[in-house]
Amino acid sequence: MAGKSEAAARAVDVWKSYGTGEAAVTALGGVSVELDRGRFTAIMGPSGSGKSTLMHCLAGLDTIDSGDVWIGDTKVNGLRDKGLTELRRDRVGFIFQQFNLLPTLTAEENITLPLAIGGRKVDRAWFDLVVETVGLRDRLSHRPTQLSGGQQQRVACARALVSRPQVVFADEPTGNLDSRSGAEVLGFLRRSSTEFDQTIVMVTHDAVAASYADRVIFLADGRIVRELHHPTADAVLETMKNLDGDEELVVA
Ligand SMILES: Nc1ncnc2c1ncn2[C@@H]1O[C@H](COP(=O)(O)OP(=O)(O)OP(=O)(O)O)[C@@H](O)[C@H]1O
Repeated sequence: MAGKSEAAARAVDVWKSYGTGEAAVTALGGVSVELDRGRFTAIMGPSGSGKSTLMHCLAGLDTIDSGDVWIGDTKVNGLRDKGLTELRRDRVGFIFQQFNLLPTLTAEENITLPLAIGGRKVDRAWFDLVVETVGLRDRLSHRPTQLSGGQQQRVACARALVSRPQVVFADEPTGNLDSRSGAEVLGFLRRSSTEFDQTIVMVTHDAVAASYADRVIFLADGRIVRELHHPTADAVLETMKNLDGDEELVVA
């Protein structure tokens, strides 16, 4: 499928440091990567290797020191505040480890919130398909406290997808879930890539979670050092063992 090879997001020789002088830390040391449209990519690597920094820079949540970051044909590092706000609101979706739902809103209101903020209409057919896919049809009027962790994360997945963003960024989406709920969320992310052509980028420490992805990128010391395509959990574990660092892997 031709469209599958186009980049939904791209980093070109991205450098990013925190702090100055002796205390400076190079979080990203010349990272270049293309994230293909419609693909599910996992980012792995030891603690402190730059995974979250890379995701935040790609999503326009953090600035870069040099290089370029693109979402589709928009150069993210060329945007001013207003453009960045619109990009984050309309063109990327986020799924966080802590769900980040608004407690006073129902599941349905949480899901449609990004559209409401952007003044966009809800595409009912798409909303229904997303809700059906995540299995939340009978939970739409519940508030987050009335939902299990797995259900809350499924609300967050639906919220990320409802605006049909160019990229969904997921930061440890299963980090707070038991393995069964985690598998449901991962299965849903997998389906949204395969069936809806949704581009997904997920940071994870979990080799099993990474094995749901089409591709796994491994970072060490702020650089991409390996990658795997169509990975098995065992292959991911084996690769992690041979990277620098002393990360402890979680196998769900
Ligand atoms: N706001 C910040 N201020 C200073 N240093 C930072 C900041 N954010 C990240 N760093 C440093 O940048 C490096 C990369 O951090 P990053 O959070 O991207 O790694 P990570 O691979 O996501 O780690 P983890 O798996 O532990 O979440 C680390 O050395 C970290 O200490």
